[in-house]
Amino acid sequence: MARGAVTITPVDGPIRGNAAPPGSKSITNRALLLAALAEGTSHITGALKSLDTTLMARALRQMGVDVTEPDATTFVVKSLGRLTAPSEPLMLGNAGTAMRFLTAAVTLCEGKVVVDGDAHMRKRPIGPLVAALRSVGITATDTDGCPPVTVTGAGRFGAGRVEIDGGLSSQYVSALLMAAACADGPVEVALTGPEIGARGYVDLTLAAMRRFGADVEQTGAQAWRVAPTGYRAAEFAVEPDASAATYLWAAAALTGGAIDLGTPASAFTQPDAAAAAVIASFPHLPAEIEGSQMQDAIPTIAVLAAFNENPVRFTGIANLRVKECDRIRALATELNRIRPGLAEEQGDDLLVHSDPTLAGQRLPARIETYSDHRIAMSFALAGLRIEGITILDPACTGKTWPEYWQVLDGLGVRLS
Ligand SMILES: O=C(O)C1=C[C@@H](OP(=O)(O)O)[C@@H](O)[C@H](O)C1
Ligand SMILES: C=C(OP(=O)(O)O)C(=O)O
Repeated sequence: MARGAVTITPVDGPIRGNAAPPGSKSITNRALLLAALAEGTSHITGALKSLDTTLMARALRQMGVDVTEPDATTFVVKSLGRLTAPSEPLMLGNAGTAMRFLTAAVTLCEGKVVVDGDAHMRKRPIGPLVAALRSVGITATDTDGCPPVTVTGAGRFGAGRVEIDGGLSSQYVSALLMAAACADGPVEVALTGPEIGARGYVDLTLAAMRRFGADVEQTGAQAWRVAPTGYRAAEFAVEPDASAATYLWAAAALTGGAIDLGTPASAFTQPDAAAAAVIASFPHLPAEIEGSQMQDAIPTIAVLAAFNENPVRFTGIANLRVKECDRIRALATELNRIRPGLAEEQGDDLLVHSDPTLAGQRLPARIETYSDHRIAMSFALAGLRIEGITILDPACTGKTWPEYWQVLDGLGVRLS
């Protein structure tokens, strides 16, 4: 979308209709990488085509993998089952999955690989993953704990035990697990440090690995053993994106409407599907929402909370400070831009002082997105009930949902 800003006209009744979220970003980027590590031709259908998956596909092409796109939701990946060191750095924008997954996977190249991202990505921590790679004998350096990362691959992932602190990001754990199946012996991936947030993403990784032929078993509450099977090409169907679904669930809840997504909440395997039940309790959201297992849904629920009957405290969300932007700060700042005093940061908690009378008011606010797709998509929801909400930089939704504004338009939401 070329427009520099979009203003949402509040709806005058419940939103009803059909609207499907795009394919899952998390699953598409796992499938792309696993298909690239498999010898043969894989078909990935129902896939997300967005900036994050385009960056992953481009990086794989740079490493000699043939990735084609016969239609708007399919990737065909033809690979010899190995990656060759690219001549140029892999530039991964602000795609956390691509950045973390590839940092571990490029150890399978022979030679030096630079893995880098944009200015936002260069502030997102990757030190624990790089330290884990070093602990198994891989030459790898980061830049003050962040990208760019330089990895000198030896053409294989070392066998043995690798420990990882996934406290800052579960993506480190997923990255190691996926690369580990290409080692020359069994690898044990063991968690150290605190319990990881968003553990459901590790389950998503294990499921995708198994679909591409991996043999991985959980050996304890905090450890997995990955057999050195490599991967087999597969026919892989991606399910719709649960984080994207939260905007549709919330749009329906906030307007008293009903949107048929074509997929029931119970059919999603992604962690953010847990948000469906929380959103369904609106306008009686719980007084405390522990967000560690549905982190990407928190911006959606926080905006919804502004219209709730009672205040909501969000806990367990410290990791939101190291996402595309500091989402705790961004949510508090932008909610307060709509009406001062609406939200506050308390340590790493976010407290939203709800006010059901916000609906129907005119409260002009130009919402800063911090280049974060979820800030843009979630604050658009406020515009369904409040007059005067303008989202700056609406194109940033292209990271995971380029068609977001068209989908709202298709549901009868007026945008100008
Ligand atoms: O593994 C994944 O696909 C993801 C894991 C989560 O990140 P962290 O593991 O960094 O919390 C989530 O926020 C991100 O959007 C996708
Ligand atoms: C945190 C997110 O993305 P990533 O970590 O994959 O950049 C997200 O999509 O909300």
